[in-house]
Amino acid sequence: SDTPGTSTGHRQRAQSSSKKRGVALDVNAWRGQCRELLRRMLESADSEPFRQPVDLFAYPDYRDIIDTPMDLGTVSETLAVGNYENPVEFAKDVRLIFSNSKAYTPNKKSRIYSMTLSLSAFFETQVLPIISDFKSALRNQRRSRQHLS
Ligand SMILES: Cc1ccc(C(=O)N2CCN(C(=O)NCC(F)(F)F)CC2)o1
Repeated sequence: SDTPGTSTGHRQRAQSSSKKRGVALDVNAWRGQCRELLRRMLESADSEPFRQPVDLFAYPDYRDIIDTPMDLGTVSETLAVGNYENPVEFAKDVRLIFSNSKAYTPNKKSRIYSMTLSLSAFFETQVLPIISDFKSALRNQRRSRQHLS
């Protein structure tokens, strides 16, 4: 219970602080976090078939089935040159790698497809907090800018 006589109701929120509920709300933090997530995926053996574009000479029917090829090398490059605006766009391309693999695999027991499953399970656990922290940083930024207008 509050110490009697202390006024807690009107505590001013520091205008410039982007610290809220103990989390630094930095709208740009997602980029470094996604680069680190990619690095961890690339060091996993499960990413080996997905580090560079599909070899169309080894899989001549690949483009009959897959409209938009994607791979982790391409995602890394897109991130590095600043062509993702937010982590949702980044996640969309990474998820395309996994959905392509699922669409192309001749059966769900193929070795390469099983690597997709474990890699995507890891990815989804790691990308979720990156996206939610970004969205709360954006809400906070809009909230603090709103009072300026
Ligand atoms: C048999 C099967 C089922 C599912 C997949 C699949 O997801 N692919 C096709 C092969 N592939 C590469 O050719 N990757 C390029 C390199 F250099 F790693 F080989 C990865 C994507 O393939």
